[in-house]
Amino acid sequence: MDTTLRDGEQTSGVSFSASEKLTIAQLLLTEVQVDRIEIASARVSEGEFEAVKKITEWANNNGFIGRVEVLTFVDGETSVNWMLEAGAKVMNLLTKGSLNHLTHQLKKTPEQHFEEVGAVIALALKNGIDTNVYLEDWSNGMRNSKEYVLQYLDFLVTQPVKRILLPDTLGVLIPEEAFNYVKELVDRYPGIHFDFHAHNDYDLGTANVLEAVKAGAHGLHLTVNGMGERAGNAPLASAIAVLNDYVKNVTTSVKEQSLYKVSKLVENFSGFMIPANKPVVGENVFTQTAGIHADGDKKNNLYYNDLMPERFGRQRKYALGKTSGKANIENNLNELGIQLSDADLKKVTQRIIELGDRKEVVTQADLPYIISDVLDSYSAVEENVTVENYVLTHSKDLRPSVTLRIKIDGEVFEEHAQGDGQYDAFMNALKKVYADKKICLPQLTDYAVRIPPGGKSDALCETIITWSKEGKEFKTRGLDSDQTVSAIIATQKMLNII
Ligand SMILES: CC(=O)SCCNC(=O)CCNC(=O)[C@H](O)C(C)(C)COP(=O)(O)OP(=O)(O)OC[C@H]1O[C@@H](n2cnc3c(N)ncnc32)[C@H](O)[C@@H]1OP(=O)(O)O
Repeated sequence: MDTTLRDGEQTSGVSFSASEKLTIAQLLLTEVQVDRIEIASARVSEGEFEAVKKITEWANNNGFIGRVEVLTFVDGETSVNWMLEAGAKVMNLLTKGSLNHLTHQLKKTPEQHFEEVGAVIALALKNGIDTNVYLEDWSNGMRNSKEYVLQYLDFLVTQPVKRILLPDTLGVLIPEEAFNYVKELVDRYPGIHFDFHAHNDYDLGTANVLEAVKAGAHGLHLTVNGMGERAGNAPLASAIAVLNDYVKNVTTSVKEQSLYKVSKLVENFSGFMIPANKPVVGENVFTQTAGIHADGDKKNNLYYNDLMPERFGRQRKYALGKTSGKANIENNLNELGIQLSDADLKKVTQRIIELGDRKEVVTQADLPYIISDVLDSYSAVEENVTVENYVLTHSKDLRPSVTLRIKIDGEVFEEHAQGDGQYDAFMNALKKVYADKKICLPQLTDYAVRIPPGGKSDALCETIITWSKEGKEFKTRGLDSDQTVSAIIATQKMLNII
């Protein structure tokens, strides 16, 4: 059962509109094919009522109504009436699963509580509503008031209840306990359907879900992207993957291929961003970064595990950066349909490592730029002119200025100049140096700046400058993360060509 629209929406700061809830509900039931969805708590608000109505209307017309659930309260007729008006047919009745909560929150005795719960279940049944029962704080109940929990369950199994829902409300269980507590109840009440509901406070949600299933739980409560109150719930995608891979004789209806799609949809609607390292659905989880891993993928799939990206409609990627080796880069070049000689591949690899060392993110879209920069005909030119140091200033209401130190044929020159922009100031300082040497610099006729497409790269900016001297035109190219620096690199190349 997916509870993204009820417990998931209890993520602090998240609120879905009625239309968003409907879209997510439709995707979950028709494409992801979860068995059931819990879409709201009763009584919460007018907006929530509208959302439930929208979903129940759609579900009614499309045969899903028995799979749409709403959390309700032990409140006499109130929740049941709310359900009836909203057109919902299955209620998940929130009751007390620990003596502590019963005594201190509802301030009732077990006998009073059982009687009130029984009355709500009977009323629901009379109105054509099925009931599942939550035992709130059940995990602490098993630890601290087991006698009460068992007494309550002895009562519930006599009631017209479809499923009993066992929440680890505060996310306190460790896997061994999750297994033992679920097993104890499954053994004691054969034929009764138990759902297990994990929270992630110790980051053990998925581990607890796995143990609960091994212990015989019949259903699970999960949320897309692990959304939920505090540290969230057990994430749908991770739970499904691990169940499919590690629990024999248990099947789920969920389609792995659609998990990424629903994750992205929920991320968009909720504004709750998926961490890049979130298993199965995070941006980076199918990216090999280390060169050794990329190499091993080519050699008998040495780094294979069962979590292949294609299962989830995703693709293996090879990151580019300082830990890239030839294999990472080759994989990216293959995807772009580019072939390089071994020597050129080495030069390109070296350049990517240098960029990575400066903590710059290099993307696949950067590769063609890096290749043309590293391999253009300039690489054969002997460099006799090097821009050694410079200070560029940029300030409000003052002209940009540059102090420049440049080495020409082993001799060092220093100049200062102002300009209309930083690059203009740089060129003015340069012209002063060359004027002293009675050398006329080529004229700049065009200045073009490009960044790799996609907008994901923070590594590169390419400046291509067209120069004209004695009627002849030529271009030089500079590549750097900083635009002015890339123009200075292109200019230094010009100085070595003339
Ligand atoms: C496991 C979970 O995550 S449970 C999540 C349950 N869902 C929600 O809480 C949804 C959001 N909640 C709300 O919108 C509101 O709290 C409402 C509409 C449910 C109730 O609002 P209010 O009437 O203003 O009450 P308030 O929120 O202050 O307090 C909760 C009341 O519910 C009572 N209560 C607690 N559990 C239950 C229960 N299972 N059944 C009935 N009443 C309950 C409390 O004792 C308290 O009653 P009191 O004021 O008489 O002491």
